[in-house]
Amino acid sequence: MKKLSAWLKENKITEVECVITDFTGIARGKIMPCNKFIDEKGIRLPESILIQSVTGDYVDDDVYDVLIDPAEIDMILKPDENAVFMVPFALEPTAMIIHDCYDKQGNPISMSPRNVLKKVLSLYEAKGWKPVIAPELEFYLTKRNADPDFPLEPPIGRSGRQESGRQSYSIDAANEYDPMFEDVYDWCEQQNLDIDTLIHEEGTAQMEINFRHGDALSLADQVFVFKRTVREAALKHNMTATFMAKPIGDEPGSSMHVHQSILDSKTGINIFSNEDGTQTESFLHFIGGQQKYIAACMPLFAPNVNSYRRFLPGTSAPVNVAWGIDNRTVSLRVPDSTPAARRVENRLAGADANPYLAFAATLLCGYLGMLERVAPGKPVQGSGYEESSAESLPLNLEAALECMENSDELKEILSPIFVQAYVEVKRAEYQNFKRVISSWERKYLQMTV
Ligand SMILES: NC(=O)CC[C@H](N)C(=O)O
Repeated sequence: MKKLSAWLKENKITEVECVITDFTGIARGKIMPCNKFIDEKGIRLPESILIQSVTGDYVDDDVYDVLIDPAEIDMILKPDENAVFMVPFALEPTAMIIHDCYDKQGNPISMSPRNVLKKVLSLYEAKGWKPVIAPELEFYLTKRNADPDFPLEPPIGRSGRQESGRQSYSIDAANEYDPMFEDVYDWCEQQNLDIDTLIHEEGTAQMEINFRHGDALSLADQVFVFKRTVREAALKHNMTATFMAKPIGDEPGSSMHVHQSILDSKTGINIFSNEDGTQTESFLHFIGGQQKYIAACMPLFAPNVNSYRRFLPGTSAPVNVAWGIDNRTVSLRVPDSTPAARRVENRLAGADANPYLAFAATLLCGYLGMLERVAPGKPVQGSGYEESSAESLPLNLEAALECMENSDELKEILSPIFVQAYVEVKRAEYQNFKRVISSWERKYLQMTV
């Protein structure tokens, strides 16, 4: 805390945002004057905010009472001194400090997404392994639109024109939004976010930003901060940025691909490659584990009803657990690389996934594979969409939640209470969704059936 207080004073910070993430990945917490934060003897928040759904609905009362202490006991929040970020878009000098959640006895709260990732990372640490992660995030820029019944539209660019048609990798199309991306780059630099390349993706006004590879916890923090940053930059330029997995029906979805390699903690050598450059057994087992456990983790990669609209053949989004070398039609792609950079790209997660939970899930699958020495079978040649031998995935939220609920491994490692709470919150959201009658139903059924 001493180091942190000195940093806050040095940077003349006047306001502090004390932040945690809930299941959705939303920033929740308290905003306070910097002096109050420095004098604070422990910030508290009710545990129930972790299990709030996107609709703001809570789970049923009887389930709620099992998950949360009926007395609504507070959690104790502790700042992570390695997770302090400037807030460049704030009106006064502001720092956002990511906190961890503990109970009164000092135990990490199992339902906190950041604690879930830390738990998985501690399994790796105990084995002398260190995961290295590189996420890629897709998102759409759209016109501002306050009416949820009105489909999203591409924004007006710098030239005054509205983008139309597919613009994959077009530099000029990306430059249409240059003033906004100038802010994104400046703000990311001020926050020490390690972003790398920007490209225009396939969809109309769909963008992708890649992160440089690094430590999994730090990158989860960075993705969390980045999403907030992009949304703010878009608003400043009179647009909105959305990380929904499928915001526009006839455009491609948005993913969060996760590249993963594992280093020996002592030597820093990639355990996926032998000295002579060939692939190791651990590499194959890592892939095997992903294939075996991905279905149970599906709600952590695809958390919303909308997430499942992305998984369509022919869209570079996966539909099964096939793996392949330099193949974009499978969920587990092994990019062409040097032996030192040998890695597995998990292409399942949507841009809407909570980065802490998606990273925890994919690393857990790989870890279990290496532990159980799961063989992955042969890599796919050609299109993975035609691969009948690759097990398919639960491709709707209900089926995915059932897989998760039935996984003893997830309950054992991530704790039964986390799995139950997550499944119940997502079920509550799904019930809420089912109560809404869509315009499609009105259009095709109202006067016909
Ligand atoms: N370039 C790509 O690989 C596209 C990925 C695709 N947008 C998806 O949702 O998975």
